Amino acid sequence: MKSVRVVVVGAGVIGFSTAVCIAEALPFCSVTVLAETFSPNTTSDGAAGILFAAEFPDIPLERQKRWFKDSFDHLLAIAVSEQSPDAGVMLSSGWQIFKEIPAKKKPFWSEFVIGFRSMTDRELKRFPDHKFGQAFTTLKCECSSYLPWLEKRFRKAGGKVEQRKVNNLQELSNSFDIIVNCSGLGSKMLVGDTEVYSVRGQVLKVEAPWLQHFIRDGDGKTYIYPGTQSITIGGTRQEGDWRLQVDEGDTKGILERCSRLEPSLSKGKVISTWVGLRPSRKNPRVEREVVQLRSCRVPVVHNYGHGGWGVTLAWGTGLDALGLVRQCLHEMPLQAKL
Ligand SMILES: Cc1cc2nc3c(=O)[nH]c(=O)nc-3n(C[C@H](O)[C@H](O)[C@H](O)COP(=O)(O)OP(=O)(O)OC[C@H]3O[C@@H](n4cnc5c(N)ncnc54)[C@H](O)[C@@H]3O)c2cc1C
Ligand SMILES: O=C([O-])CC(=O)C(=O)O
Repeated sequence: MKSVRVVVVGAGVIGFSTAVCIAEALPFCSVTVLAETFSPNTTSDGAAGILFAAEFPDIPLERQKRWFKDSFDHLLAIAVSEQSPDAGVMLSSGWQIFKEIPAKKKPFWSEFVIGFRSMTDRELKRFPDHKFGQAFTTLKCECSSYLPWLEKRFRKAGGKVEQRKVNNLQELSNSFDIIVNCSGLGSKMLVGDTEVYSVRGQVLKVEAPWLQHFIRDGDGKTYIYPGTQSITIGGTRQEGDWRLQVDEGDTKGILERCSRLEPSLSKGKVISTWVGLRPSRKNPRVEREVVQLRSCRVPVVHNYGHGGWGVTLAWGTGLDALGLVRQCLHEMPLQAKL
């Protein structure tokens, strides 16, 4: 019998990755994913889903490396298997280019992607405004396919799902023994975190099947990512902006900037425009605490605040959250575990 009841709040890429990690590793736990929105209506669904990351200032680099490597290895195994089209995970090669030479020419994740190297002068010639570039093969994980695929895997491991908004953690204290908070921006309200904020991002989907390589400006505001069905081009990074509606000025700016890097985009057909709010924080919160909820003390594991890198870090931080759930189990009274 499954005796420990775990609830994961959130059905984005962080929630479902974490839920799968827990349900598969701890078969004596009953795991429920509870969320207000599910695919295709989460932030994760619209993310370009490319794997690379910026460095967080206060998380030990070794931990960030582990998050990246665990995610990369997990998704690479899917990308080279027959599951690749169902899961929406593929290899993706291209260039990140810089107008000024960056302080660190090799990011912390360069050893985990495939074939990382500096671009040659010959390769850089087509980008006359840029002085430096990196060429590598990484992965692209399209959450509109990956989330349904993960949900299937979760249900296969015995997981349950329920759609509803959680107004406060007290609501969960009678029905669950451990709460795992993967509510992204929702953590502002749910756990009163004043450090979590929105960074608005707008992207366009374009039909341009002749484009095969990604191009990203190192400033993070202009990128072109070929995918399975279309090309995602972007973007914007508007801090503290909570607008979900499309901004026509942003659309124009994205088309102009991306066409400067890839002139043939002017022949592409815009299929759709999408806005998402990155659940941002100075550092993601992957930690546990014990919270007093009415008369009970309930262990809570947090896993949110991944900003623009949630797809990249989901599996790695999901495994860390699993480790934190294990620690909660060790500290629980014996009768709850039987
Ligand atoms: C334009 C854009 C492009 C991006 N591109 C990339 C990329 O290329 N690579 C990359 O790694 N990342 C990218 N990201 C970032 C990525 O999308 C996020 O980091 C990631 O989606 C965060 O996942 P999440 O599960 O934390 O949040 P979400 O996907 O927002 O999921 C949060 C979940 O919590 C639920 N929830 C919240 N509050 C409550 C509540 N009170 N009760 C019940 N449920 C609740 C929601 O309903 C939802 O199910 C991009 C983001 C944007 C906007
Ligand atoms: O920055 C990128 O290249 C894509 C991304 O993660 C984002 O827009 O958040």
